[in-house]
Amino acid sequence: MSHTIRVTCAIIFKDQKVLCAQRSEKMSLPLKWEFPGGKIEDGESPEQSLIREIKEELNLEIEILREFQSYTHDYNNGKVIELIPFLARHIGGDLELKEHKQVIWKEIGNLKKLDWAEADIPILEDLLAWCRA
Ligand SMILES: Nc1nc2c([nH]c(=O)n2[C@H]2C[C@H](O)[C@@H](COP(=O)(O)OP(=O)(O)OP(=O)(O)O)O2)c(=O)[nH]1
Repeated sequence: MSHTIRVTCAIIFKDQKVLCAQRSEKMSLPLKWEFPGGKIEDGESPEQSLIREIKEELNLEIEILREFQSYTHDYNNGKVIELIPFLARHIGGDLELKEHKQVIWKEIGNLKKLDWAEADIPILEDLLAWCRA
């Protein structure tokens, strides 16, 4: 039986656009789009983990504004991911790509055009519903 891997991700807004990150060819889920973030390490809170990951991966400092609903996804390859999304705001640092192939700022209405990691789909749906509300 596979254990659940807890992963945080950041929905970072700027000028009505959201930061979307494309995984590199070398990563798992190659070329899929995701909200940047990563695995929670032992002893970390989800928020601490996300702040660390965003600094490590993108050189950005963020402020976390709120948590959204988490979803658990089974990739049927032995990996079960609990994805914990947070709304966040860029407060410092210039964007540097350390791991991803590319990042883009995407309008809300165009988010669904990207080829997202499967675990992100319900989070994307919640985000779109929240933006419409
Ligand atoms: N950061 C992030 N990871 C996601 C998202 N959606 C999704 O399925 N994942 C998966 C990809 C990875 O398997 C895992 C996050 O791991 P990670 O980014 O910290 O590390 P990694 O690529 O080295 O992970 P892995 O190769 O061991 O799978 O969660 C997402 O929106 N953001």
